[in-house]
Amino acid sequence: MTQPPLRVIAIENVTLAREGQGVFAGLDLRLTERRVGIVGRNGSGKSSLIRLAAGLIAPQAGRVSVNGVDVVRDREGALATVGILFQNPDHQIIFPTVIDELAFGLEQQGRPQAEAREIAREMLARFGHADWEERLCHMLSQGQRQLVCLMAVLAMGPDWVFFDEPFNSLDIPAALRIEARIAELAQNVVLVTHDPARLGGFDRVIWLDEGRIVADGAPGEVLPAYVAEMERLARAAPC
Ligand SMILES: Nc1ncnc2c1ncn2[C@@H]1O[C@H](COP(=O)(O)OP(=O)(O)OP(=O)(O)O)[C@@H](O)[C@H]1O
Repeated sequence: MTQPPLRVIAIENVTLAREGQGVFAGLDLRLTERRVGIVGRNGSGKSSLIRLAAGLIAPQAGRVSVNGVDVVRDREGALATVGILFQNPDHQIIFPTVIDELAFGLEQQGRPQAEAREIAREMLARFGHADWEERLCHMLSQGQRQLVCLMAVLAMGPDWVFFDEPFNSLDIPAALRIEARIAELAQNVVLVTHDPARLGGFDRVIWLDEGRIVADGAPGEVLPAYVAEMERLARAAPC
């Protein structure tokens, strides 16, 4: 019996600088868990880490691969392996209508337009939003636009989906809905968040600070230490 291919993000001895500022120096990380959370203060490198793993930024040194795909050099392979949702769906959505937005990534993958639109329609139906096809993205709520981005990413069939603070600017029902959508995904998930409560059921949590891994383990070990440190910092420097 053939084994399914192993899902693994391999970050090997990576050095990254952005605009001349060092972010990572010799970072090594191997992720195989279904649910991985990333926490850390502003500027600690959380977004940079998932952008690296999505192949959107290239390290100055070292190697990044996902399921064996060199995501920086093999962009076609990366699109079929990794999907990323940015903090703000408006930085992701390009097209006026929902159907065009969903079909775009599929066309980028080389599918003919008619086939791309058919898959996009199937994705909308799967999410119970067949009626969104001709809806204008800018007329949807923030939570609905985020769902459009998620459907667009899932349509491309990635094994991994990365979320960068997906709960920002969402009201409580919208945040709970997107959390439930994330929970039911068959894909492996890497979730960047400032809210430790979202990561309780995760398999692994990584705490970053200034580009270094401060703690890496089960949520029950990492999160209490992280929260305690954030509270200590708040007491040490009141505003
Ligand atoms: N587009 C960019 N161009 C240049 N430097 C950047 C860019 N984005 C982030 N950086 C720098 O990279 C470093 C890490 O930032 P990053 O956004 O990865 O951190 P973060 O932990 O996601 O922060 P936040 O919680 O504020 O989103 C910071 O020094 C930041 O100034």
